[in-house]
Amino acid sequence: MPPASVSVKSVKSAVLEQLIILDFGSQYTQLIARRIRELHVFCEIHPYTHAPQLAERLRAGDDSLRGVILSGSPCSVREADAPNPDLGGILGRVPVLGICYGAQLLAHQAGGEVLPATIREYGRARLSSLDGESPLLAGLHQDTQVWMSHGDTIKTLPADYEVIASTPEVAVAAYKLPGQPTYGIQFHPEVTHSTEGKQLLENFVVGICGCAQSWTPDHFVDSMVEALQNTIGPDDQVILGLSGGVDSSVAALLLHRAIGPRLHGIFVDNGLLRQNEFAQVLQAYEGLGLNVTGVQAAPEFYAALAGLSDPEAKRKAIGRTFIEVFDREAQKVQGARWLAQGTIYPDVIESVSVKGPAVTIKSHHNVGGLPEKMNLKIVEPLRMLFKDEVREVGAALGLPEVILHRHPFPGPGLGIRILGDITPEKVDLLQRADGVFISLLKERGLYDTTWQAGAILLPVQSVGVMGDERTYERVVALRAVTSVDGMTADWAHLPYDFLAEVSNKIINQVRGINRVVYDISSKPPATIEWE
Ligand SMILES: Nc1ncnc2c1ncn2[C@@H]1O[C@H](COP(=O)(O)OP(=O)(O)OP(=O)(O)O)[C@@H](O)[C@H]1O
Ligand SMILES: O=c1[nH]c(=O)c2[nH+]cn([C@@H]3O[C@H](COP(=O)(O)O)[C@@H](O)[C@H]3O)c2[nH]1
Ligand SMILES: NC(=O)CC[C@H](N)C(=O)O
Ligand SMILES: [Mg+2]
Repeated sequence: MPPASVSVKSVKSAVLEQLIILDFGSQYTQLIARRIRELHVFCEIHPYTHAPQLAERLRAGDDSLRGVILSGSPCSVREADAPNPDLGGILGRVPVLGICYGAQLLAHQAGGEVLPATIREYGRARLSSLDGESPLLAGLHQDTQVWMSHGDTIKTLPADYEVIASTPEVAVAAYKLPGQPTYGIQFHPEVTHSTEGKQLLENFVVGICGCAQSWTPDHFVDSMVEALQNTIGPDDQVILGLSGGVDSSVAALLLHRAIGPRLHGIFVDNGLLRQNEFAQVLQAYEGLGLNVTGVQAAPEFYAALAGLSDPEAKRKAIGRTFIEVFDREAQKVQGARWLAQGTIYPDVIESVSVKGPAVTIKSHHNVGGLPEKMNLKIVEPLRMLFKDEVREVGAALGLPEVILHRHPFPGPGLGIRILGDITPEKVDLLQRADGVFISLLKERGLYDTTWQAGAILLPVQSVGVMGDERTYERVVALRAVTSVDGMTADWAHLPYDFLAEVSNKIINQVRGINRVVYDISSKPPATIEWE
């Protein structure tokens, strides 16, 4: 049985209005979604192959769908196998905005000419001949700066299409279709370098699509609680993988509000947690009224990991073992039908590829690691949210600060911070080094200004000298980053004195480590975790 996801289907019925972005694989697609949610309008990203489903919804009179955005793409409309969905059932029925590839596609499908540009345009440009009367461009200034990223250009528009803005390099920088609220723009309003891009998106979403901007964290809570109540049967019991992290804790409070004591939280000690984490997390949940069971399962995880050193193989082994533990615990609960998880949007984006678009970066254990055959159906109420949005929802639900501002910690835990194979001895070594780093961050007031931090055990040994004796021991890398949503991140510029203190303390206190290095890579091109 394929895992069913509650989030997408039922939110639709509970949310009054929404926008849909049809994704053609642009690196900026998620940014468009964020910008629209910042306008307090609910929005989802769907692969472009969903165009027929949208047409069907519109045909059936679904008036919650207020507008469609066509994203950019690494493809060229001139390639034979470029994405080319039939948009006939969408155009004219609901406002449409094509961005870059989306704009080129609309022109190309209607007989316009898209050619390789003589000058490829990447970076800043200025809009001239801007039609101030156009509702899409209302409030934008002549010469406003926009961000371009294209190699093709729209040479000729279909007859009747009207140019509403140009740049010195590109005659067709923005255009409108005759007699319907469909627009194409060559530039990217979603990036902050398009200085009035947010205004343009607001013009589209509010002015043209007529969205009411009612989507707030409180609104999300209400509609999701209702959706959960409608989806989960009145006698169904739900098992929730609870980790002490923000995502699963917010999911727990949402589900608890929806179904009360029929929610059973399971916190698994997979032997890959941080120092003292098992006890601390169980304690943090006390007083929240949740029903939480701690399960000790370290030996099972170590057995599943034995001999594995490839990062993806380790993730999958951990994901599978989690499910085995959840399945077993579920059998102790009569009527258990559902497995809830705190999966959030970046977990999904990085793990699945929507055919052509975004490539798989790493299969987060809770997405790509799920086995094909499972006894429980999956419910993931946060599957469409970014981390900072999850925190906002958590605050609206009254989640205590200690959990709300906890650094993210990956489900596979230290299993993906020990490069290579996993043994209990290595886990113990890393727990102690990580413990020193995290407690000093807290003591020196640097924990809250850092988005995520941890230590990584490297599979190398290096020579040192301690008390006149030669040592040949392990190396630990410290990783600390600043970020908004984990999608991009910069290495945290921690003070040198602080780094010196951490290094000293780790080398002096953790026998087996004689060298500490600091990771100064940003994401991209690196990722936050090393595996
Ligand atoms: N030790 C664990 N026991 C039970 N479930 C877990 C455990 N670790 C992770 N999970 C499940 O996997 C999901 C994904 O883990 P992930 O680390 O991305 O989220 P989180 O732990 O809830 O939040 P954060 O990203 O802030 O750490 C969790 O939401 C939870 O459902
Ligand atoms: O639950 C998880 N299962 C995983 O397999 C996984 N891999 C990375 N992460 C977390 O995701 C965020 C982004 O990490 P990366 O830059 O390494 O992809 C960071 O917060 C990482 O800690 C994971 N979380
Ligand atoms: N950013 C985009 O959508 C680019 C579209 C197309 N690949 C081009 O180069 O023109
Ligand atoms: Mg976590």
